[in-house]
Formats: sequence, C-alpha cells, structure tokens
Amino acid sequence: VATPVRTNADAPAASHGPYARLRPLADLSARRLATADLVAAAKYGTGGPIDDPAREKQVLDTVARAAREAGADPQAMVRIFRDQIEANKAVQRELFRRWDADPSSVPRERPDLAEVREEINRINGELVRGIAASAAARTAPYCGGVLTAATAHIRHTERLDALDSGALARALRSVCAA
Ligand SMILES: O=C(O)C(=O)C[C@]1(C(=O)O)C=C[C@@H](O)C=C1
Repeated sequence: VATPVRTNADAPAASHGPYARLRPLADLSARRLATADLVAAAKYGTGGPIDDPAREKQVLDTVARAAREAGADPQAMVRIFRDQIEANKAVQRELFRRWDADPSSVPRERPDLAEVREEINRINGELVRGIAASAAARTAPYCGGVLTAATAHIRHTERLDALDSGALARALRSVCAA
C-alpha cells in the first residue's frame, strides 16, 4: 500500500510554526529595505536630509499605537522599527556615498518621496501585524536560528548584495527578544 505523500498542506502546524511566523518578518524587512533605494533617489540632489526625525517620530508613534491596539508590546515594536529605520538609513548613506563618488551612477528618475512613504506605510502595517502575531516565536530560544535561516534564504533567492544583506541583518537585530 502506497503511503500518501505528505505535503505542507497536510500539516496544520506548519502554517503556525516558528519558521512560518518569522519568515514574513524577514520578507517584509527586505521589502522595506528595498524602498531605501527609492527614498535615496528621491532625496539625492534636493538637499533633503537622509535623517528626518519628524517622519521617524510619526512612524514610531504609529506603530506603537498599532501595537497597543493589537495587544502587542509597544516597546518591542518600537525597538524593532528603530532598527528598520537605522538599516534604511545605512543603505541610503552608502548610496549617497556611491553617487557622490560616481555621478554617472546617479538614478535618472527622481521618485516622489510621498509615494514611496505610502508604500513604506503599507509595509509598516503588515510588519506590525506580523510582529504582533509572532510573540511566542520571537521570545523562543530557537528564534535566532530560525531567523538566520529565513534571512539566508532571502539573501539567496533575492540575490542580495553585501550592502543589502548587511542592512537586512541590521533591520532584524531586535526581532528575537532576549
Ligand atoms: O521617509 C524617509 O524620509 C526615510 O528616509 C525613511 C525612514 C524610514 O526608514 O522610515 C528612514 C529615515 C528617515 O529619518 C525617516 C524615515
């Protein structure tokens, strides 16, 4: 008698397991990080600073409020988003440096910063939900290992370069609670 093939669909636990809980946080962080190229291109040559403390406060206030509404820890939420912002700025700074050094590499199109921020807002909302839904996985001892595996997978499938790989690790630094 043939043994039926087991697929993930047969295993209800799979959709709630640690990898399934943590992988979206890495995916969303990579998506958020990809906006850094657009933000940098929107600002470069305009005199607009990479650091925008008012916008950062708005982002952090919004995610703290959303955390409270979702019954999640607002402090942990803010900590994770501070890292997301730091990672974004690290990419922007490096791109500015490269564009200063080689003006022929400056993007020809200047994206609309307000539109890029709308995209960032959407990702922030998804990230808040993912973070709120992953409290158990984030506080478990296996969190770091699982997150590293998820990150390695993304690095490979998305062919992230050294800049983006390093920034992704930076973005995820506080995801696993001590
Ligand atoms: O919105 C911007 O201006 C960004 O550069 C993005 C971002 C963020 O990661 O959310 C990063 C740095 C700024 O200080 C504010 C916000």
